[in-house]
Amino acid sequence: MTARTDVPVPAHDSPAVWCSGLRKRYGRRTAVDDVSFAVGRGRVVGLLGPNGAGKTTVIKSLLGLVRPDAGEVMLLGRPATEPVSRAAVGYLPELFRYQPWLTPAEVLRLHVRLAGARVSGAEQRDRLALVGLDDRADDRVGGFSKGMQQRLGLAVALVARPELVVLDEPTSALDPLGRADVRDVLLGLRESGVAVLLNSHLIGEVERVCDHVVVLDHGRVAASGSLEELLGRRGLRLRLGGLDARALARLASVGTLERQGDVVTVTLPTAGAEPDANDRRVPDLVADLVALGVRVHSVEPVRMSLEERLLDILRSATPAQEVAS
Ligand SMILES: Nc1ncnc2c1ncn2[C@@H]1O[C@H](COP(=O)(O)OP(=O)(O)OP(=O)(O)O)[C@@H](O)[C@H]1O
Repeated sequence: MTARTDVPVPAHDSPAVWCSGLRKRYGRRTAVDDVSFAVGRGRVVGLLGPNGAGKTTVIKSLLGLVRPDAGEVMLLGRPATEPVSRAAVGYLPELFRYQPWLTPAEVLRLHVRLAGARVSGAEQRDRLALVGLDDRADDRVGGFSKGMQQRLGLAVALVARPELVVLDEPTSALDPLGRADVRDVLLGLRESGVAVLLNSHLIGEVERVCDHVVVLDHGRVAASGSLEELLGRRGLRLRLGGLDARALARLASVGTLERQGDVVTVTLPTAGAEPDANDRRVPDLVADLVALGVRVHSVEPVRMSLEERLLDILRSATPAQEVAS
């Protein structure tokens, strides 16, 4: 998490999103409870969590579409309460509908005007091409499929050259090719320094593009951190020859063992928050095995998937835990 300081930070150096202590209740139901996180410039951050966890409410609170009961939000270095803070934010809502009588070209033109931005017609066409709609630029939106509407929504979010893009379920209606296109778009944004906050149930997609993940559960941050921090290196799979009791004991000294013939899987005791470079466990283990006369045919890391980790986090009964810095 990014700590707030009293030293003024130039707007372009400050995180794209910074929120602290966000809370929102609807009647007696607490939708968001003490949520804090940051999205750095040029970072892609995934917001994950089960249905009703509060993801959309957090996004709407960040963008001023929902008034939080408590908490502070800074967007691109300015308090989110100042409308100007949203001028450089592109947003794709979870549910949206464009005027069915407009064409995509007209929708983009309208949003460029609403954003008060100067974006040439050629650049607007480029945005349509980026989302694969250039050949439908002059058709009526009313005749578009769900996936085509979603592509248009993405083009709208990107058209005014945002510094921060907030995408709420951007690929729910897309085919696999469309999802791959969006992935490329997100990676391109990251490369050009644009920050992205992505809410998606497609965990594989989040795992491929996100640098950092925030997991919400019952309105609270259940875990957050980089993929390395959250997934770590869970274990090792080794193919070994000449195993004896001493070698097995050495293997067991680093974690719990599972053996199938000459393949041994070692589950390491922690999720491996430490970076690989500082972790001497594997080279030391291999050197010791060799010294014990074991023939080491292969050593490969076994990392849990984000999906497995998410299920672990959500099933564990422990209250909110923080993994992120
Ligand atoms: N306008 C509203 N009025 C009353 N309750 C609401 C409203 N919006 C959201 N909620 C409640 O707040 C909680 C969080 O909803 P939210 O839409 O933020 O969840 P989510 O994580 O985005 O869910 P999903 O993955 O299903 O989209 C839910 O219990 C929901 O019923």
